[in-house]
Amino acid sequence: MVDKKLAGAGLRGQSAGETALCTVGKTGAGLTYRGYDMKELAEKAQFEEVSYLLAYGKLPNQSELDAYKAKLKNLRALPEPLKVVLEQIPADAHPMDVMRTGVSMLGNLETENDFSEQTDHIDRMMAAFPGIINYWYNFTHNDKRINVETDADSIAEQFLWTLHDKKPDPLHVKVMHASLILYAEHEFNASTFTARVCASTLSDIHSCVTAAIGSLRGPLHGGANEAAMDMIEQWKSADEAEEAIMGMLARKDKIMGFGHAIYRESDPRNAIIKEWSKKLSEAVGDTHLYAVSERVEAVMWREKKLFCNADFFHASAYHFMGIPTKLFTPIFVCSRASGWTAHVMEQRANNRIIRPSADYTGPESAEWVDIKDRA
Ligand SMILES: CC(=O)SCCNC(=O)CCNC(=O)[C@H](O)C(C)(C)COP(=O)(O)OP(=O)(O)OC[C@H]1O[C@@H](n2cnc3c(N)ncnc32)[C@H](O)[C@@H]1OP(=O)(O)O
Ligand SMILES: O=C([O-])CC(=O)C(=O)O
Repeated sequence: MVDKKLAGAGLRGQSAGETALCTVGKTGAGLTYRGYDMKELAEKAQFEEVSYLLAYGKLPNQSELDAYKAKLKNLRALPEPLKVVLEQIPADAHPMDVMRTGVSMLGNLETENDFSEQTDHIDRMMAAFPGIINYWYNFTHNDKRINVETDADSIAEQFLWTLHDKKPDPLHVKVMHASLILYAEHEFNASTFTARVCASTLSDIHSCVTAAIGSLRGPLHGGANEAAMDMIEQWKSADEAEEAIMGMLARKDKIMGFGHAIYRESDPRNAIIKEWSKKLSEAVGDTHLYAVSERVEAVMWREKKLFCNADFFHASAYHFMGIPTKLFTPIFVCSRASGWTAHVMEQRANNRIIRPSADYTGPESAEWVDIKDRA
């Protein structure tokens, strides 16, 4: 096996373009969306204020917010052919594949024919995503064709309502708003960069989002929240968790939900979702999962100076809200689609096809050998 080169690999540390949407780990600023501190947004805003900010460039005033939410509410219905497709997808499919197919099918039915239509298609996707995943989930897991045209006031409430097919607990809705805000935007992360590369070929908005979903699915990116849950739910106490983590570190296993490509000492989103996880743990009378998570956090810092990223405490928080583990990463899609699509618009507004160069490492030249003479 070739020794893995870390320095410079993965385009780390290289600027790949400009953005006015987000700063990640900027000295003195931290994580900001269009200049607004993510912490303040997560504490004070509804997710729709943030998705509006990303899409339309400013925080909405009250009447703009009301109109935006009313528009999204009217865009929740799923076209019949999309429901037919969702019903064909097997119950054991990965929900991220369902999301990918869902948005791709939507693009066939409601094609973006001109970039002047982009914000309408973006609003439509933001409105439809919770219904897409939860229509499929309820059809295949609970034998139910749910009504996705609910009275939910927000995307946060719509996700929980369509999942459980009833009006959700207001505390859970509040946590979902914060969670969707935390996940909304993160500069040139892998899935956003994928969306921008696709956009740079002047492709359509559904293709950009479909491509981004494929990138987010991987366990090194969005898929880490599910992987973290699969890991922590095995342990019944903090001591058991510590022993297991020590073993995993000795075997050089990767611990999901830890580390980051840009942050070096902490991920500012962690403290916020951790606090919500604690509150939810108390609300549901959790006996060990929060304690297990806290111990894993402490051991990882003590042993490796690795910190929780946004995904780690999302695992327990979502679990406490009764969300099945396999739906964790699709929630990330419901949120990050706001960031992806804002980047697509930004790319389109000042486009040049993204096409970097590569350092060639293959043979200098190779001589043709007839097929009958090849080893
Ligand atoms: C919302 C998000 O997408 S946040 C990221 C979610 N992903 C995860 O939680 C997956 C686990 N974490 C990781 O795999 C990595 O930390 C990444 C992918 C997030 C960042 O990767 P890099 O930029 O290469 O990280 P970095 O340079 O800090 O680390 C290099 C080395 O540190 C060690 N390391 C980093 N993270 C971890 C971890 N979670 N567990 C164990 N070792 C780790 C490894 O030795 C790694 O080298 P390797 O990839 O060859 O095994
Ligand atoms: O920025 C990254 O590389 C990954 C991440 O945290 C995100 O996309 O939210």
